[in-house]
Amino acid sequence: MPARSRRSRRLDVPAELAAAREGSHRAVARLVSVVSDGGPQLREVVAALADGSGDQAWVVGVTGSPGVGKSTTVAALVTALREEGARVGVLAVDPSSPFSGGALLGDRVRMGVHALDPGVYVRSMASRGHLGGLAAATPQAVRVLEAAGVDVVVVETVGVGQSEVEVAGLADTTVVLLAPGMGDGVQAAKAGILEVADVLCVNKADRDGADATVRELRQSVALGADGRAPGDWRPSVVRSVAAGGDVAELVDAVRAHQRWAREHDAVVPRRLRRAAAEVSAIALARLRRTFGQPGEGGLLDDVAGEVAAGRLDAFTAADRLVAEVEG
Ligand SMILES: Nc1nc2c(ncn2[C@@H]2O[C@H](COP(=O)(O)OP(=O)(O)OP(=O)(O)O)[C@@H](O)[C@H]2O)c(=O)[nH]1
Repeated sequence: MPARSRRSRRLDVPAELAAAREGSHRAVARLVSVVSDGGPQLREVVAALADGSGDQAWVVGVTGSPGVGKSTTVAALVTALREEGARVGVLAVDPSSPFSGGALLGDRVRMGVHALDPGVYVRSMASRGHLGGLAAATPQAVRVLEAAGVDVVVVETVGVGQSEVEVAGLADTTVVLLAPGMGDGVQAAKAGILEVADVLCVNKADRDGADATVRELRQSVALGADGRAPGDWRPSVVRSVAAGGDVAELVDAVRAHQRWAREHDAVVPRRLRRAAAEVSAIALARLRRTFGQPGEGGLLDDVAGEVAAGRLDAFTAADRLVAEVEG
């Protein structure tokens, strides 16, 4: 009963945003919940966040296979960034939700040493109800954190499936974590992570095989397996022992990439790409809703039935769908 009334409570959005700007963790939490879970006030919140101040925080995406040490690394990274005086936000993003616990992941991170630090905001997101999915919900949550004056947002995604790689790849600096013997260079290339990584970090470098993994990754990068053009940033390969708090090479690599991106006018194109992904995710989701998903008995099913029966060609069927939207 209390949970229910809490869910249905309408937010006073301008007041919440003002409180977030004052640094209220609870206001940040409530606004991130709206952009993550969707709901009737999503549009109002997103509109209020478009206040003309533009993107300000540096977004660091961290991804890697389960067990590679993401949570430990993110916690150590936050400690290092706090020592530099930065205000830090952490978004723990779980694309597999609603089936597994995005909240659990966030709670686990939240329990760390940063739980009581007013300069650290940690939220978990599942994008359960957001029309545009994670590609839209993540930049919107970043904007909430920016309103609270955060300088760096670390976006931690679970796993290295396609959607996680996509979300991580929308960051200003994308860090892919590997561990010795778990994700070698060939696997990394196969999973498409060499293409999105700005920094490849071999965590658990206290374990056997770390040197071999680093060597192999450096070879893959040198051989151009990452598909980048000359003049592009070459991913740096570093090591960390997150469990021992040693992420110095990783922090240096993130800062080096940030400097490079600023000096080479690489920031704006990336942010445009992020905004384009956000807008197109929302627009495409809306189109899909108009057509209906396969099996929902909507317009898509109608024309698909005609195509399957050989009475209509697929291009004409697509024309009908588009005409429906435009009309
Ligand atoms: N030896 C060693 N173990 C580490 C290191 N970093 C993390 N671990 C351990 O690896 C395990 C997994 O760490 P997590 O940080 O939970 O990894 P994760 O990638 O967030 O894991 P999932 O939540 O399963 O995706 C834990 O037992 C950590 O203590 C390290 O640098 N060296």
